[in-house]
Amino acid sequence: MAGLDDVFGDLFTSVDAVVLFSPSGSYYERFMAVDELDLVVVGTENDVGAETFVELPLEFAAITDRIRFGLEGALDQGVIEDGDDLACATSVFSDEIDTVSRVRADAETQTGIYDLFAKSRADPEVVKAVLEVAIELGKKGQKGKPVGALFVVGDAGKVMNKSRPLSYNPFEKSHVHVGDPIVNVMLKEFSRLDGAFIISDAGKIVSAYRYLEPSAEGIDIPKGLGARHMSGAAITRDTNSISIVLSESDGLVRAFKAGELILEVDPEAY
Ligand SMILES: Nc1ncnc2c1ncn2[C@@H]1O[C@H](COP(=O)(O)OP(=O)(O)OP(=O)(O)O)[C@@H](O)[C@H]1O
Ligand SMILES: [Mn+2]
Repeated sequence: MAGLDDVFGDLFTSVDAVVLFSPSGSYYERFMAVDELDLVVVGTENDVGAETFVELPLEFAAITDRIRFGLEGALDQGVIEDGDDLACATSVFSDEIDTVSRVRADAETQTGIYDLFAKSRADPEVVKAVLEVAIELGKKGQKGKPVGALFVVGDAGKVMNKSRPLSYNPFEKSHVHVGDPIVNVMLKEFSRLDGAFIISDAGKIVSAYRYLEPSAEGIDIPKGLGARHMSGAAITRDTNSISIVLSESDGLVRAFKAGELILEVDPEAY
């Protein structure tokens, strides 16, 4: 009877590199013995001390997001090349690696998920912190009731010029940064309020209660989404900001950059 190698073999034969997603130390060790192998590790921490590592901002629940981020990051770092065939080893159903997918690196079909964090005006840590706050808000809501929120991150000066106050700005005299622990409590309170949060490149909350006034000409957003998403997408085309929008109506968190929807995550999956 043909061995499984003969059946599954073509999945792995002549791959240009192996990409391990959050491997355990023992799993990683196995690959040390394989000679002539290009190995890339992708994860939130490089706890195996891999030479070639792409840092994930968070362990994306959607495996496609994880693989896209890892390959776009590896292409950007030049550790793989456009057209490379890769064996991507991930954990889908358990904590251990249990799935291998053969994926071709294609520079043409960049989703922009890596660039959203690594190549936006705002620091990657700031983008990550805002995404985490939006996910947290999505999970917890406001005393259990679903809430919506709109965060505009980066290029704050220009964003402020393309928006107006809906009310006094509670952050006027404060120096609160989006990663500060106090933010988690405050934002829950503030998320009841209208308007957008404006966050600087370095993560300072410049303003709340802002009404964005970008031109929405030609902006395409998923059907069923309204003004919060339209303005959140449009502002990222009129300025060098990115936006992270938590929808009150469907509970999803979406990220926009250059007017395009780049990432969509379900807070329930985190
Ligand atoms: N231009 C804007 N600038 C800032 N905030 C806005 C803007 N337009 C709408 N919002 C905010 O979004 C809230 C929800 O508006 P709307 O329901 O039209 O948006 P949506 O895209 O459907 O969002 P959701 O999915 O959360 O319902 C408004 O109450 C307001 O706080
Ligand atoms: Mn709505």
